[in-house]
Amino acid sequence: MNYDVIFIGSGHAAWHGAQTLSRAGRKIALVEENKIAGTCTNFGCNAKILLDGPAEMTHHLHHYHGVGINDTPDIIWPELMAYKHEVIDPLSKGLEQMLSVDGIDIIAGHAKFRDSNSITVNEEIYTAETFVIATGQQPAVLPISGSEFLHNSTDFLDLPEMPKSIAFIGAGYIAMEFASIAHAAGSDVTLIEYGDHALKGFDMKYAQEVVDDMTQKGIHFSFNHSVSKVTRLENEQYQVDTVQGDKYLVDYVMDTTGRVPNIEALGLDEINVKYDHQGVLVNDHLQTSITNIYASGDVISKSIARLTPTATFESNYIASVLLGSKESISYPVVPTIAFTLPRVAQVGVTAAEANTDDDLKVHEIPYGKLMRFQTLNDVTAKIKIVVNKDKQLVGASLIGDFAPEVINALVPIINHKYTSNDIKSQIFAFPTHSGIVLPLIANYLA
Ligand SMILES: Cc1cc2nc3c(=O)[nH]c(=O)nc-3n(C[C@H](O)[C@H](O)[C@H](O)COP(=O)(O)OP(=O)(O)OC[C@H]3O[C@@H](n4cnc5c(N)ncnc54)[C@H](O)[C@@H]3O)c2cc1C
Ligand SMILES: NC(=O)c1ccc[n+]([C@@H]2O[C@H](COP(=O)([O-])OP(=O)(O)OC[C@H]3O[C@@H](n4cnc5c(N)ncnc54)[C@H](O)[C@@H]3O)[C@@H](O)[C@H]2O)c1
Repeated sequence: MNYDVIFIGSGHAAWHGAQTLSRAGRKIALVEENKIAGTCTNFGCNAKILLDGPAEMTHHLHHYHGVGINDTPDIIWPELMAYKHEVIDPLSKGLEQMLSVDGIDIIAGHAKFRDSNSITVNEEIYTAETFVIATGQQPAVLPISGSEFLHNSTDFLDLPEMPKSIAFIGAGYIAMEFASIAHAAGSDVTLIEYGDHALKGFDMKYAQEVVDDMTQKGIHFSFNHSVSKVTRLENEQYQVDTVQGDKYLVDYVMDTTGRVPNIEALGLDEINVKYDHQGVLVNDHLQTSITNIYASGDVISKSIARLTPTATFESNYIASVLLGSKESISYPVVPTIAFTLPRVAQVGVTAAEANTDDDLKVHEIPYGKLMRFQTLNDVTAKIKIVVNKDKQLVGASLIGDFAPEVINALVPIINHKYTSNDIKSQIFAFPTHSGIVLPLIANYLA
């Protein structure tokens, strides 16, 4: 065998576990057909949050319009994009160097299974005792006339100029986050969603408040509409038609209708690795139908959120199994955030789920309004908590500019079943959002 373990892919689902295994003396390789470090680093979270920075700042400034600040500065997109390249572009090389210091081999190219112990990459054969499929997802493409004119998240994160007008098809994570950025950077933005609300999976009332806030800023929404075709006009604009008969004229069209697993052209059928349309099927040890082949990260068919921290968790879990652990995978609660303006966040049981269970109670704390002097005038800031019959925190939904920081403070309270006294016996920094919220939550716990 060439290797003990070969990871196919080099994103978070691969490199964390690869590093642990290599440091434990195993002979490891990663195969990557695109940029080392995968989606989050190169074409996802990192680039997105960098480009969001000035948009977030202008959103904060809005809270002070008429109370000390009158104007909002313009975002100079080409300058911001140059800064993005300066910060994000070297990250891939940096990880490559870190992995090579750890003794991990990087094989550039597309991997395809030959049999359960070997793959081909650029016609070379590599063998290993164990494989980890960590190939992630790619943007879905709407099968409509004019699909060749549609752009995806990777294109947006590389835009040299901000288009004057953009239509986003969908109103999920990517559409809502990118629409917030594009609008702040001066684009006239429309979202066309075939469902009746945005941000599925988040608290519906809070998602609606984000839509209301975005609408008030001048972003247009069209719910219950599905796009039927996109046509390029002579003036180089695009016409977006919906089945319902509406027409939109824009300079740029984004397909933000979801992502699909990278399972094609991997040779899975030939070696009998089972999968469905959501990804590779695994057992509670993340083993596929072929026992020496594991799967990790976004490519798994799973109900748990497809996020960077879950990919990292799965990668670390597989490393622990390959180093001898017999434990099944057991996920802690997974917090998730939509980096819209304002932000929304969710962890554990939702208020909607709680409303159908007599043993669960929902309490809402509008802390932004109550503590306006401490919350940087963010009056949207609110939290709904879900408490079980033993008065333990089991879930929370948040809206507000600092929701991403507050939600992380709730994770150990849920996972470790903190009591009221566990919280009240601690001293938190003041004035801060989490410093306000945690003692208020303690009032509802046992
Ligand atoms: C625009 C955007 C914003 C996001 N924002 C967030 C966020 O804020 N927070 C968050 O937690 N998550 C976010 N995500 C999700 C996050 O990026 C993913 O959950 C995470 O990257 C999954 O990691 P992974 O290693 O499973 O897959 P990936 O990072 O996609 O890595 C898979 C790698 O496998 C390679 N590959 C595929 N097939 C082959 C093959 N046959 N041979 C060789 N190589 C192959 C691919 O080129 C890719 O580099 C975002 C995603 C997008 C698209
Ligand atoms: N902040 C984060 O953590 C973050 C950010 C971006 C992406 N992600 C990850 O990437 C994944 C993909 O994000 P996404 O926004 O592409 O998908 P999504 O599933 O969140 O949203 C897709 C939206 O498009 C709509 N849609 C689908 N087909 C349509 C059609 N034909 N016409 C109109 N609307 C249509 C859906 O109803 C849905 O609202 C997420 O599920 C998440 O795992 C995470």
